[in-house]
Amino acid sequence: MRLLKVATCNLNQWAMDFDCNLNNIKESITQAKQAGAVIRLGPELEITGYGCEDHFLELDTINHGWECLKEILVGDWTDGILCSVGMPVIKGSERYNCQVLCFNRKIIMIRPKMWLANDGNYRELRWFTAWKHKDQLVDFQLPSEIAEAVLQQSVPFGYGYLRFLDTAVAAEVCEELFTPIPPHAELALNGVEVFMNASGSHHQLRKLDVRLRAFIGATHTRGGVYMYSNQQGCDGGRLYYDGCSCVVVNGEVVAQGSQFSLRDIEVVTAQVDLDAVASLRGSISSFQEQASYKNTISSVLVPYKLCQPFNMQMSLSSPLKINYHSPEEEIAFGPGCWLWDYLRRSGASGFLLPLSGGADSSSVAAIVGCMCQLVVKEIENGDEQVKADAIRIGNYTDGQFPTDSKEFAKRIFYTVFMGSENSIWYKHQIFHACLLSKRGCQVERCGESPKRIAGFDLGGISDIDYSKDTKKRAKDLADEIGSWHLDVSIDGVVSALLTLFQTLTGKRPRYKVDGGSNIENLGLQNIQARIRMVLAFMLASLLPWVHNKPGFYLVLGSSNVDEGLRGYLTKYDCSSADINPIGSISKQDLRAFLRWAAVHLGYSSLAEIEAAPPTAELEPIRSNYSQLDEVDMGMTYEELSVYGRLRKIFRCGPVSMFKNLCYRWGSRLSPLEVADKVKHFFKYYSINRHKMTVMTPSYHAESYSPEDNRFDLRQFLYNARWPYQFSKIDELVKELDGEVAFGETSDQDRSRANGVGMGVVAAGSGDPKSGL
Ligand SMILES: Nc1ncnc2c1ncn2[C@@H]1O[C@H](COP(=O)(O)OP(=O)(O)OC[C@H]2O[C@@H]([n+]3cccc(C(=O)O)c3)[C@H](O)[C@@H]2O)[C@@H](O)[C@H]1O
Ligand SMILES: Nc1ncnc2c1ncn2[C@@H]1O[C@H](COP(=O)(O)OP(=O)(O)OP(=O)(O)O)[C@@H](O)[C@H]1O
Ligand SMILES: NC(=O)CC[C@H](N)C(=O)O
Repeated sequence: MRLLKVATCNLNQWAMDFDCNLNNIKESITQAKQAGAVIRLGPELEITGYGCEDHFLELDTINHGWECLKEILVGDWTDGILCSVGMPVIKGSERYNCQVLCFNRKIIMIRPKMWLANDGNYRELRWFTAWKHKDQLVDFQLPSEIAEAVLQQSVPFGYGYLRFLDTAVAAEVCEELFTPIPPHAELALNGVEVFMNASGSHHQLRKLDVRLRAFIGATHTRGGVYMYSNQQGCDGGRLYYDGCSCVVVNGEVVAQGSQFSLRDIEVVTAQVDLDAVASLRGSISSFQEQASYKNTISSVLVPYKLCQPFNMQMSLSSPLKINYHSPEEEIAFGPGCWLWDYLRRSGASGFLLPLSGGADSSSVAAIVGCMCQLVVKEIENGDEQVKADAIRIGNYTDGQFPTDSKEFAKRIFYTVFMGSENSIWYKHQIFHACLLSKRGCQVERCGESPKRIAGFDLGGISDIDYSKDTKKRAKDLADEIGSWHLDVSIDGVVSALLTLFQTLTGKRPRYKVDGGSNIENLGLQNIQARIRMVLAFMLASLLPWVHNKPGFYLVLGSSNVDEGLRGYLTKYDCSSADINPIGSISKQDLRAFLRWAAVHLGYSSLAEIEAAPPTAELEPIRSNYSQLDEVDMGMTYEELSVYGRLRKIFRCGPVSMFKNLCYRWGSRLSPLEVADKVKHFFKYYSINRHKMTVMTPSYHAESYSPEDNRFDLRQFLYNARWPYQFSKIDELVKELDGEVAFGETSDQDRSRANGVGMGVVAAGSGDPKSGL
């Protein structure tokens, strides 16, 4: 037996905070050594933080990286333990993203990344060059200060592996694993038994599975120990790096770290038998055959042993059942942890949320509640850093600290309901007022809640559904979470603005239901929406002063990904905030989250909130009219998710989206109806794209996010008539209708004809509501 103890880690690094990062690295090495590990792997670019972006272009960043590495090398950190440390390195005139492999106070090899991550949120080619000389290791002259400190002039640099006396170890850097021909394949044929993958990989809903399948696939058929290390937390941007450092042996996970956590350092260790790797490889004939004529990869001899022989002091890590979070848990914990990092690092004293009692802002409130629960739990677990941060943010004195999430929320979380005459609660009040005054009652603005008039004989109005009261829902939820809740009417401000406008122009706009034009109708809605934004920022900066608290509060936004995609929001309205934890989460996922959170976070009022139809409450409600999102948008949230996925994930323009949807929805809709839907979507998407340029920075969670700054880069001035594309669709509709005219008449037949006309009938393509 060759017993090996390895350690990998989740580190909560912060881009450009070298002190924070170095401390985390040192502490992780200490913990790895204490656990008896002889290999310690850290995340990609851990010294600088992965998300430095254009700071990588600054020489200071590179120099500080070397300074920190020097501090590690001159101490006893690397004594008896192989440490893989991630940092940027300049060689000649190129900058490389490197794993620096250190052992016994020396750098034994520098491994530059060969395949850079350059899609989606990643732009590594902007800052780094990919290493291309796969056939040789070259000599790298160390910067003179390092050379003097470690008494070493140069080090092998390039693609290769470390040959210890009893095993071979190699680095594979993040994206390299996901390439069509990953390095670990030929490294395995060269006898490498331990792979160290240093990663900077962000959370995306339902993505963990892809990652784990890659580790398992890498070692299942070719054997090996796969170590994975990742950053964890918000390192200064929209991404949440979701840890999940782990160790996989011959296709089985034997150690798995957390995916979401408030801890800064989590070391994950495993004890493995390398003979199990050799034995598996020896039993696969095809492996042996391919290994017998492999391309030889360069290596560096390290004249030390890492393994221990068979002994009963060391046990072996056994295969684990992989722990996957449900998407609902991912929504609670990912954004919850991201908010905590943002809060503690921004210097703010808490959050303020405009809480409408609708699904979106209630989701955000629940996520903040979840964050408070996590903080209390982590303090109970003995995390001193979380405790210190919570004491500072919550302004605790005299040795007090949070022990109850509701009490903590009261200190750090303001929620504000900002009702207008169009809020449903207001309608109820007026309704009551009318009925009561009809009965000769003196009514002065009817009171805050329906209970205040409960003493009257309400007769025919007892069937009013008070559960629709958004104001009450907001209050109930705030009580459950524990936030400091305020309730304010914005009508006075709206009316003041309208009076100002009337004085200026002599005209007063009216709602459509009152005979006004579309322009008047929109103008009136947008005044309310924007006043809420101004009020939110005012309260966030001044409420702490009112309550004798230090600092400022961050305003939370709560628009979801679908609204952004369709542009169903007012530019610079209450969706304009400091940060938004749900900006790239779909309405469908949020609704599922609300149902989950009602039970698992203990906020039962969310169940009722989830069940209510989404409404903007910006237009007056009349007996024959009530503003509903899906009616207003001309599409359902489910349809929006389908359009969003086709546009972004499947890269469909209008024409190919039309063709795809003909397959999907052909059994229910005619080609003309599909065409109308596609055109309607593209029209509004393009008219409103400019709004994405100013969307509040939000947590990245969804692969179909239209986020304009980093993820979904597009123009924002379109010809919203799409004349060329739409006429192509019209031609296709004509062709398809021609085929139907060939004798097919019933709806069912027509849809069959559509399928045949398009060449294939996709399985399960029926309902526009079925989603992708
Ligand atoms: N191509 C372009 N490039 C740059 N800017 C452009 C532009 N086209 C218009 N604009 C600007 O954008 C303005 C139009 O956008 P905007 O002011 O947002 O107004 P708009 O999109 O016309 O109206 C907002 C819509 O959002 C709905 N809504 C739904 C739910 C909630 C909320 C809410 O706020 O709570 C709102 C509301 O019912 C209404 O249908 C124009 O007046 C112009 O200033
Ligand atoms: N009455 C209100 N009180 C407080 N905030 C409000 C109110 N109405 C709207 N807002 C804020 O403005 C944001 C955008 O309003 P909108 O009507 O579009 O809500 P939404 O996106 O449907 O979200 P929700 O489901 O939270 O109502 C809301 O998420 C909320 O933060
Ligand atoms: N840093 C990287 O190389 C990222 C690679 C990969 N796309 C991921 O998300 O895991």
